[in-house]
Amino acid sequence: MVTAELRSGMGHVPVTPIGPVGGGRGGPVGMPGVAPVPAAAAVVAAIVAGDDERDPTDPWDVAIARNATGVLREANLAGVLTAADVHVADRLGRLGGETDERVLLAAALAVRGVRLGSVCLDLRSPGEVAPQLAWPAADEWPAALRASPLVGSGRPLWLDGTLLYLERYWREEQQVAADLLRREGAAPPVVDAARLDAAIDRLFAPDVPEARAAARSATTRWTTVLGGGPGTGKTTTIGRLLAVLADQPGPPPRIALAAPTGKAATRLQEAVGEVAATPDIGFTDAERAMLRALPASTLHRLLGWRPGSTRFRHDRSNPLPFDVVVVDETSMVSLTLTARLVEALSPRTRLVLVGDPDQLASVEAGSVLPDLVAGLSDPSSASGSARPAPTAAPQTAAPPTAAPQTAAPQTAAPPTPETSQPAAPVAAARGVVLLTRTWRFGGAVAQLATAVRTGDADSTLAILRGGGPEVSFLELEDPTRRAAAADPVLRGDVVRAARAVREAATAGDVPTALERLNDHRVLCAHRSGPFGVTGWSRIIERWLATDLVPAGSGGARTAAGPGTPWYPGRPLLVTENDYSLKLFNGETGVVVRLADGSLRAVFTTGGSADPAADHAADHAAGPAGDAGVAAIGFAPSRLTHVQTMHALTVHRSQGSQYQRVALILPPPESPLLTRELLYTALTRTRDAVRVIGDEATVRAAVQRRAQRATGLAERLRPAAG
Ligand SMILES: Nc1ncnc2c1ncn2[C@@H]1O[C@H](COP(=O)(O)OP(=O)(O)OP(=O)(O)O)[C@@H](O)[C@H]1O
Repeated sequence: MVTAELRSGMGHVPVTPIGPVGGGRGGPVGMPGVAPVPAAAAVVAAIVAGDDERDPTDPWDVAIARNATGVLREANLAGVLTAADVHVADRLGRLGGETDERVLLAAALAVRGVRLGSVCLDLRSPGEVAPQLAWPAADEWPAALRASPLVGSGRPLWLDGTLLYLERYWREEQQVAADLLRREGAAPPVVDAARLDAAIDRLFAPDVPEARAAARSATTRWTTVLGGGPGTGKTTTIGRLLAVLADQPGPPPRIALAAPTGKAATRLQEAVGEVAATPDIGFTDAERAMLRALPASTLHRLLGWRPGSTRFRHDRSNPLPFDVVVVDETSMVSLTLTARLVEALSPRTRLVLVGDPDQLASVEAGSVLPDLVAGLSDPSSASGSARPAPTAAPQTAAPPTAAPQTAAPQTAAPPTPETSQPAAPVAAARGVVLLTRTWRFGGAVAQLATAVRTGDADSTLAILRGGGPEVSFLELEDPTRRAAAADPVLRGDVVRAARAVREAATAGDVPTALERLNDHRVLCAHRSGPFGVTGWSRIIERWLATDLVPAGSGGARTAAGPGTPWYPGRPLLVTENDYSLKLFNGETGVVVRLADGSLRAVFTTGGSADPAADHAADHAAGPAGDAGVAAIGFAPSRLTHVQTMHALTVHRSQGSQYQRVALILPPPESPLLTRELLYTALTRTRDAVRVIGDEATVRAAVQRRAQRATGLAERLRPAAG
C-alpha cells in the first residue's frame, strides 16, 4: 500500500536534473528560525535554476510546500527540497505512521536525490548540498531510519549501510549487480583460441593493445565494457570485434546494435557501415557485408516497448534472441533501463557496453557506465586491466598530455606510449577496456576536452584563448551573455547553417536537409532564461528573419518562420514521446517540401530490431545515407509535441555530433555547470567550437564535478562479489 503510493507519487516527480543545490535561493538558514530570503538574490537564483517565472517570496509559489514544518520546511525554503519532495515524504509518513522528522527528511532527500539523478542518499554527506541547515547527527540518523516502519523489506525505503534508497531503485541496483556478477561467475564462452588470435592479428594492428584487448574480452567474456572519449576508435573497435566474433566456428552470430536514443542508434548504424567500408582494415568480403547489413535500434525498440506498460516484451522469461548485444552511448543509459536490459539477456548472450564514462550521466537516475568502470576495474589484479581504471568516482585526474593526437589517460596511470611499437599485451581484467588514443581530432579540440576532463582549468583557459580555427572564446563578463547577440562570428555560423538546411529542404532533398541540420548547433546549459535555449531561440529567429530571405519567399517573417509554423527548413525537436508515431523525446528533424509541393516533417529513424514495429510512418523520404539509414516523414498535422529547434540544451545534445558548436555558458553559480557538462558540450563538435562565457565560469565548470550517489560500483567490487 505504502509502496504503491510512493510509486504513484514518484510518477509526478520530475527527473530532469534542474534545481538549486547548495541553498542557492537564499542566505543562511538556521534552526529553528528561518532567515528571510533576499528577493533579488532569490530571483537571480531562480533564473539560474532555469525558471525565471518562479519567485520564492511569492506566497502562491508552487515551489513552497505550505504544510511543511520543522526541518522539512527549512530545507524547502532553502531551495534544497521542492514541494514535491516534501509532499512525497509527508504522504509516506502519513501512510506508514511515521512522524520522526529525521526519517521524513531522509525520505524527502532520497526523493530529491532521484530527481537530480542519484540512485540513493548517502547519509554521510547530506550537508554538502546545504551546509547551513542543521542536519541530523551522522551517528543517530541511520539508527532512526532502521527503527522506522518506512524502512525495510517490502517497505518504501531501504537502508544499506549509510545509503538510503527508495525501494524501487535499491531493487534495480541490486538486480543489475547480481545479474552482472552472475554473468561474470558463469562458465566463459567456449572459444577457438587459435582462430581468435589469428582474427585479432588480421584485424588489429599491434599498436592498438586496448582495442585488441576489447576484441579478446568481447569474445571470451559474457560482458565487456569499452570506454573512451570521442574519436578514440570505439566504433571502429565495435566493427572489428564483431568480425572477430563472427570468425569463431559455428553459425554466424545474431548481432543486435542498440543505443539509448534514435539519433545515437542512427549514428551507430552509419558509423558501423563506414567501418565496413574502410579499405585498410583486413575484413573479408563476407565480414564487410555482415557489418553493412546490421541495423541499429533504440534500446526501447530492442527490448520491445509496449504502450502503457513499464515492462518490455523481452525480459527474464522472454530473453532477447541474440548472441551479441552491443550498446553504444551507454553513458546515457539510466539504472532502470540497464536493469531491463541485463534481465532480458540470456546467459548465452554476450553484452558489449560502449561509451564515454566522462560524459554527462543519464537524465534519469544512475551513473551506470562510470560505476561499471569503477566497480569492475581491479587495479590490484595480477593481469591488470587494459589500463588501471578509476577506483572510485570521481575519477582521478592526470595532467593533459602535450602530444596533440593523444588524449591523456583518464587516471593517474602513466600515459600510453604514443609509438607504433608492439605494446605489452593488455588483458581486460573483469572485461573493462578503456581506449586512450585519439584518432579523429587534430589538436585544439582534443586538447581542450582533455584539459577539461582532467580538471586543469589553467590549460583549459590557455587553449580557449590560444586562437586558431578550431577553438575560439568570446569572453563576456555580462552573466546574461546578451552581448553575444551582436557577435558576427556566431551569427554568421548560425545563418550559414540555417541557409544550407533551408535550401535542401526547399528543394525536397531530404538526406541533405537532415545532414545539414548537424552543420552547426548552439548549445546552452539551461532550457529557459536569457542564457538558455528559449532566450537564444528568440535571438536566432530574429537573425534568420533578417538575414535569411530567399528570393521570392514573400517576406522576412515568412522566410524565417515565426509567422508560419510549418515552412521548409524549420528545424524540429520532439518534446514528448509519441508512441503511435514512434517518435521519441529528443529526436530532431526538419520540415521539407516534397516534389508534389506538400510539406513533410522528416526525422532519421532509430531503426528497429523488429521491422514490423515500424508501421506508423510514411516512408516518404527514402534512404538517408550510404548505410541505408531511413528517414521517416509525417504530415505536419500529425505531430503534436514538436518545437522549433534553433538551440539545444547540452543534455539533449548527448549522443549527437555537429560540425561546429557554439556553447553559451551560464553564470558560474549555475547548478547545472559542471565539468561533465562542459566536456560533453565540447565533445559534440567535429571541427570547431566557439565558447561564450568568462573565465570565472570556465574555472567553476572545470572544478565542479557532477556527483551522483549510487551504490553500484561498490556492489561490483571484488569484495562485494
Ligand atoms: N586503430 C586505428 N587506426 C587508424 N585510425 C583509426 C583507428 N581507430 C579509429 N580510427 C579512426 O579514427 C576516427 C574515429 O574513430 P571512431 O569513429 O571509431 O571513434 P569513436 O570513439 O567511436 O568516436 P565517437 O565516440 O566520436 O563516435 C575514424 O576516422 C577512424 O577511422
